[in-house]
Amino acid sequence: MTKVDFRYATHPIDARKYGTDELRDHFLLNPIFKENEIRLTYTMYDRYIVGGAMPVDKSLKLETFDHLKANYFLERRELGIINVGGKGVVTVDGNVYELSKKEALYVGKECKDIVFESTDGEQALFYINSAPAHHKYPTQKVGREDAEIIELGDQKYANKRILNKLIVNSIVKTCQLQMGVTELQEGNVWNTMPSHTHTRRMEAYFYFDLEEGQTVCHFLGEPQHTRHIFMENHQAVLSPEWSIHSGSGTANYSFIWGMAGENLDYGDMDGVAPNELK
Ligand SMILES: O=C[C@H](O)[C@@H](O)CC(=O)C(=O)O
Ligand SMILES: [Zn+2]
Repeated sequence: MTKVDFRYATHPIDARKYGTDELRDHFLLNPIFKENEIRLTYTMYDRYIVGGAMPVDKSLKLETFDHLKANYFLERRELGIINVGGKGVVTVDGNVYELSKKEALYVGKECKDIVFESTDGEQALFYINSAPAHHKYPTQKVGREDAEIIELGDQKYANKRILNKLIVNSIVKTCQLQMGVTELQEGNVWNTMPSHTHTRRMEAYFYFDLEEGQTVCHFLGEPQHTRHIFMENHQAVLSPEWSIHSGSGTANYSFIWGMAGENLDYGDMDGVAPNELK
């Protein structure tokens, strides 16, 4: 069963007027994981789709839906999957890909049959991002050992973290999609600080491995007009191309970043120094 939600894009001047409820209605996504369901949100930010598949006691097939007006999901799209749960497999046109926690799979345009399954009595949790694609690139798994790792931040600034680039153009050929996992080290809470924007690309964050009872305060908005949304574990939030996307937790945590837009240049960011934020 595939459930689909829809979000329009917001103008930055409009967002300045949003209160708590409007901020959450427009940018915070509905629960990503529901037992035996595929849940997706079709957004008007670069027509990016964000969602999750949680196969419990049956396999789940990725189906096309109204907004796509396509014969099958990947007719004009590409797909990125990162498992944030126990062991699972994704079968793409009969080819089986085993994904352990924090492993990724890129699925290229025109693949027709995509099926998610949990294995070994474990509960897989497949986080999904998808963007329009105009070229067919090969499907490819990116295991933990294939990741491109960058150590960022400093304990002194409580932002020491390990960034794992998974679906990026130095590892996998994609049309638009870029995805990876950033892990905050214990005692460190700030992600993406200093902040940045990238008008060339939208972005979505998905928070996980956050201790029960804790929260991440996610910051968004134009750098000089910021707002915040308190996030729970396993929630995702949209970042328009004009918005910063940073967070500070009451504990450490991990998150998946995913983006699409004008270019595939991960380093193309317009930095904002901490003391320039308002
Ligand atoms: O455009 C890139 C993204 O915002 C993230 O990769 C940033 C991030 O994971 C971090 O600094 O911790
Ligand atoms: Zn970014």
